[in-house]
Amino acid sequence: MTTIIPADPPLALQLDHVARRRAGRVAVRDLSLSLLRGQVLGLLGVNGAGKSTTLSMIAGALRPDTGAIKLNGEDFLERPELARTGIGWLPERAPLWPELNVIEHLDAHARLRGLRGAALHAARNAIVERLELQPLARRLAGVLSQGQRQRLGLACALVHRPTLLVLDEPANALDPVQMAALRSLIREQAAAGTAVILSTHVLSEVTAVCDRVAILHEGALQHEGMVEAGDHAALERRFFEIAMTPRPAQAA
Ligand SMILES: Nc1ncnc2c1ncn2[C@@H]1O[C@H](COP(=O)(O)OP(=O)(O)OP(=O)(O)O)[C@@H](O)[C@H]1O
Repeated sequence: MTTIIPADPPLALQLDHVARRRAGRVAVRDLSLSLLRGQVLGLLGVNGAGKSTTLSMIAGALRPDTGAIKLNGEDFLERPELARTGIGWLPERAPLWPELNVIEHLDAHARLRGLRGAALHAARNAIVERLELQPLARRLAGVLSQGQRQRLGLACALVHRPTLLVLDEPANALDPVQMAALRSLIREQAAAGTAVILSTHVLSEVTAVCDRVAILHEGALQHEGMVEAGDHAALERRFFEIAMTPRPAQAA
């Protein structure tokens, strides 16, 4: 009898020795990381640790100086359209056009990611319903509250059903009710096979929604591992150990 061993979920994201300088200084150095479909990875680090730079590179918005990034096994630095169709990105401040309304934003994002006609309308209506944006549908982005802008940014990142969702401090500006809704949305995306990477300053956010955690410090990966349920104290200890340890100056 042949025993069928279930395969691991496929690799969604792979970073190999990625580095990037900004304004003449090293922002991210020699970073290697991988993420499976359906996993949620939390990226921690103090201000300036390199989280946003890393996420911008993963989202295809910033090119690494060296190293490779693969999405679903394909090098997207050579094929930028893969990032456009396969990745959803919510930057730290959702980039919105103040003079476009909520529906116009979603339609523009869906078109940019290759959706057209009935498929576009179905995808847009589904995300409007999921994120309860109906009451805001015709509201201009310029008059939305911070939390509403964040929710629209999230909808724009999800409208095309990406295989990788990249969220830069997504809990900023959300009230506790919206934060709980965001957690369940992230878990729901992961259960459907989407890989999610999110940066945060809130350690409890990591223990609440992430399977894995990576801690960056001064641009370098200092810790990477699974998140143990209820192990908030251990993560906090590890975070402070890293954050409070001065690193020897490295070649800039
Ligand atoms: N647009 C930019 N131009 C020049 N340098 C930048 C730019 N953005 C970031 N940097 C520098 O790159 C380094 C990493 O910054 P990054 O924003 O990636 O860190 P971060 O961990 O996301 O910080 P925060 O938690 O404050 O958002 C810092 O030294 C920062 O000053």
